[in-house]
Amino acid sequence: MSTVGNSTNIFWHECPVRSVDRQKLLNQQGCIVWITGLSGSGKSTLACSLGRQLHSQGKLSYVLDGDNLRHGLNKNLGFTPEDRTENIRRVGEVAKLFADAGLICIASLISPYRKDRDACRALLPEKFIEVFLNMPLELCEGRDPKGLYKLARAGKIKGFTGIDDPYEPPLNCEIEIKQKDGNCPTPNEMAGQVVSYLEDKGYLEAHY
Ligand SMILES: Nc1ncnc2c1ncn2[C@@H]1O[C@H](COP(=O)(O)OS(=O)(=O)O)[C@@H](OP(=O)(O)O)[C@H]1O
Ligand SMILES: Nc1ncnc2c1ncn2[C@@H]1O[C@H](COP(=O)(O)OP(=O)(O)O)[C@@H](O)[C@H]1O
Repeated sequence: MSTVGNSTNIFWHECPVRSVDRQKLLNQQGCIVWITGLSGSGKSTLACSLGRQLHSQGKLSYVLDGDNLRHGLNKNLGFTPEDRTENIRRVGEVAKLFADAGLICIASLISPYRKDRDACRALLPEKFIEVFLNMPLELCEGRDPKGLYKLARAGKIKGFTGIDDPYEPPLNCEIEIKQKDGNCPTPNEMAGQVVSYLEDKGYLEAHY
């Protein structure tokens, strides 16, 4: 019996089917692929392309996209630092559950603050793969598919990441994706970089 946060007198209940059993069933290792980067850097594009490549290899993944989750689970949150922290905390916990279910969980959120990403890593340190989409602000702003940078520059959106709210780049990420000779890799190339990492580290097979 224990107290966790505001919950008192609670018990942990073990289930007979364990994570390792599910991983054998799926022939893969559950893990979290955490994609971080500026708005417009290509997080959702990479997440979808990665999901597609894994699917075509018979691997089960699920995408947790920041924008999408703000339509449901996180719809009571805004973009204050406190709300962003709570947003990332919740998604980290959900991602941990998906990984425990045996899935390759692909989380794509700006997740601008290092301490929040590190807190998610601490939830599953051996199975957390941080992918930094390191695209320059000028590229992201030039893309501006939703017109949000334009609104932020005009002062119509306050606290926009990269404009008047900070983005703290990772210091020790597992994968960094950046431009080569001034060109951004294609979505397939970006996803391929992540798939190669997952293959090399043995995530795409069961461990007996
Ligand atoms: N103030 C501000 N700053 C940054 N982004 C903003 C803001 N307001 C709205 N949006 C839109 O919200 C999307 C980011 O949501 P996230 O949940 O990924 O953000 S965060 O991780 O909590 O910082 C982000 O989506 P992406 O462009 O896909 O990153 C924006 O469309
Ligand atoms: N590798 C890429 N090469 C060219 N265009 C891209 C690439 N990745 C994303 N884009 C384009 O950039 C824009 C922003 O991508 P998106 O995935 O929505 O970014 P984010 O989720 O980080 O906001 C979209 O119009 C998308 O088609």
